[in-house]
Amino acid sequence: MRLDVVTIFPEYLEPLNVSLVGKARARGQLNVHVHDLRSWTYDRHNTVDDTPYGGGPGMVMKTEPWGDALDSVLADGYETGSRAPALIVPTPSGRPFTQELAVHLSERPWLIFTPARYEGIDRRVVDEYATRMPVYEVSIGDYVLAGGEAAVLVVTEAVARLLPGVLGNAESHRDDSFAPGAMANLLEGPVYTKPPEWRGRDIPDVLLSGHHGKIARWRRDEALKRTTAHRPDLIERCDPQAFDKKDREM
Ligand SMILES: COC(=O)COc1cccc(COC(=O)c2cn[nH]c2)c1
Repeated sequence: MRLDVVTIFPEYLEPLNVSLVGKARARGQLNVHVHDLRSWTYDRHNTVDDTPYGGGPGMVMKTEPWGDALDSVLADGYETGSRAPALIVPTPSGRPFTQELAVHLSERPWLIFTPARYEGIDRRVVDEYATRMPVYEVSIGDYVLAGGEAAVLVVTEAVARLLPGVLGNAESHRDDSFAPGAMANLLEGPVYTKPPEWRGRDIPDVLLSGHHGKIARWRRDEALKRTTAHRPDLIERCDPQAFDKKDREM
């Protein structure tokens, strides 16, 4: 997968050089290019924003630098064999970024991120590139950040960990919260590891029983409890029968 990020704060994307994404890049599973939007400005102040038409507070990011930057990124990608780009625009007004969308994006060969600052990017930029590729305007939550770069880190990590061979134990994202299957749409319950006793706190007996069916059912019950408490909105979406089918597979 190729990832391009165009930003006025390239240093904000340094974390893409470490940990899971960093390792995926080192292994060649991910090809990441971070570009400074100001490389496509030609005035003395490297201007990327201007006052909003119609008045109002704040500034809007100008069309020309984005247009020149995206044309350059696309040309470079196509020249080096990348195909089927998609534009990912982090914005509070986007559709919610979910595990389902992360799975969908992880199957695409090329993602181009355009994190905005100020009040956002002139709408004509999205309108222009939407004629050439899918555009995903995504929100990572109902709050407003100073810029989309943190959202790029979130989306990139959620997508990269789904790429084949990136996570050590391929199983481990099978039981992810929201992963398809019996635990779909459920929040993960509690997890435990050694030592068996810590400050007078023991491990739930069922987890030491070695009875996989009972353990799976206990985990499902704990997930249901946690989801009911923290995300009742998800409950009606989970399939109460799914577990029994899975249970029979055990
Ligand atoms: C065309 O798209 C745009 O102009 C984007 O506009 C904005 C405006 C303000 C802030 C941001 C950064 O994203 C978030 O704050 C965000 C994403 N998820 N949750 C909060 C982006």
